[in-house]
Amino acid sequence: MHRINSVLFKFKCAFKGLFIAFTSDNSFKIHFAATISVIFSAILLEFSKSDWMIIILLIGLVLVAELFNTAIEFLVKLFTDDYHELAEKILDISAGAVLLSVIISIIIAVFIYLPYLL
Ligand SMILES: Nc1ncnc2c1ncn2[C@@H]1O[C@H](COP(=O)(O)OP(=O)(O)OP(=O)(O)O)[C@@H](O)[C@H]1O
Repeated sequence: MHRINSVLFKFKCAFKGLFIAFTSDNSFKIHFAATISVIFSAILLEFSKSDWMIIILLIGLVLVAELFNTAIEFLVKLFTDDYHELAEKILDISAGAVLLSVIISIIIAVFIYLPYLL
């Protein structure tokens, strides 16, 4: 029973983490809105099974990158609110990771969407 409770507690914490990211981070909200639009367009265009799988992987890639970025932003804020050269590097690299995931996703999405639109 204690074990089940501890597993349930961990799930609760993880879902709370998703909620915190959604409510406190504007970029996460933007990526979430983009995710909804992609899912709707995929339904409308009747994506094949393999295209759905790739799109879901790309959505996961961007959202997971954004979640880590949000966690790193909180971590930096925990240590300092003042300007710090290292904090800048950490935040810029973290933001760069999100940007890279978005660029990769857009490039692959273009290849997936084009045949449905032409
Ligand atoms: N303490 C700091 N020291 C140095 N530079 C900082 C610091 N805090 C923020 N920055 C700079 O400001 C940029 C934006 O950081 P910030 O954490 O405010 O992200 P944000 O644009 O608010 O992102 P989000 O919208 O995801 O919350 C960083 O990439 C970094 O260059």
